[in-house]
Amino acid sequence: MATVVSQQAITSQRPSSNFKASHFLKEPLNVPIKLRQKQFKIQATASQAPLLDPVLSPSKTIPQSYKKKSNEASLILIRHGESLWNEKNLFTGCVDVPLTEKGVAEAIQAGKRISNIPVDLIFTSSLIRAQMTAMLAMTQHRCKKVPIILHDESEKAQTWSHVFSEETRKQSIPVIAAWQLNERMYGELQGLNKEETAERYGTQQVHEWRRSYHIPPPKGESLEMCAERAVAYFEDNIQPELAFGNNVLIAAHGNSLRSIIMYLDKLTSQEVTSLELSTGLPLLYIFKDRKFMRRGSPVGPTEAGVYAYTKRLAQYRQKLDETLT
Ligand SMILES: O=C(O)[C@@H](CO)OP(=O)(O)O
Repeated sequence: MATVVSQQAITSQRPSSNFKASHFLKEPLNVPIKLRQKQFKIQATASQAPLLDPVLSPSKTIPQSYKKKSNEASLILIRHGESLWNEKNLFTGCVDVPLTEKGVAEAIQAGKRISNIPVDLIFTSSLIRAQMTAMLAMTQHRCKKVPIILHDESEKAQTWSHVFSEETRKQSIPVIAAWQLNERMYGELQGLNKEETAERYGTQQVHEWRRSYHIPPPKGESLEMCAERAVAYFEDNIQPELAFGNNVLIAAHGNSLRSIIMYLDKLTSQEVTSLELSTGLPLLYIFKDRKFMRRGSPVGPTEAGVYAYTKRLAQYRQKLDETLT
């Protein structure tokens, strides 16, 4: 029989988040995970995760009694599949454009490539192209868990989307959508054709707007400004989960991911200018001993190399093979 977990049972374990829309505006960083805590955290032993205080680092916030799930975690980054504006070669930025059919296929292909790699938690931007990519990719995952977007737009949305079965919750993967992972805001370039813009302002100028670290496009964000919110979000909300041993998938955008990769790989502002990410390409990192180790892009679900990276990945895959065959 399904376990019914009452709202009271959940809130009795932690102070009420007193969620209000205005809190979202004031404290956008911590609301989504507070919500996840409310919806998904039942007890410290639940398989989904002990959830950390979202704003502070784990060392400051995890009570001593919490045992880490693992001292290693995988991190997968995926740039969204091709969007309708990528296809038209338009500057997109924060305009919320869906995937093309090719983008859908890329997301599914990315899902196949990561189908044997563990995912406990998904972060996406608030834009549909990243969310479609994450969801489509997860249709291919061999764990067959259901990704569920957590809604924090109102207290009602939070309460009304509550899951009352612990078993069902175990078969779910929380998806947290965060605007901080959105594409860099492209200012007055949004909606303009990239080629025509280069003809009008010059190739060099447009290249600087698109790839330099410090120079913002007109009324838009530079990569540096994008990094300020995307990397801060990563450090405050995602890294603590990895430190705890949760495996994370991030589906986001060319520039928000470039800024995160710059942080993970310790690239200089010069080096990042030549970093290009293809649509729908998954990249794997292992987080261990507080370090990120880049492990490239899994080529296919059966590629031996990926599973040789760590014992934990190999064991996870073996478990899937045993359970599913
Ligand atoms: O238009 C955009 O939002 C981005 C990503 O597609 O373009 P660029 O390659 O210039 O960063």
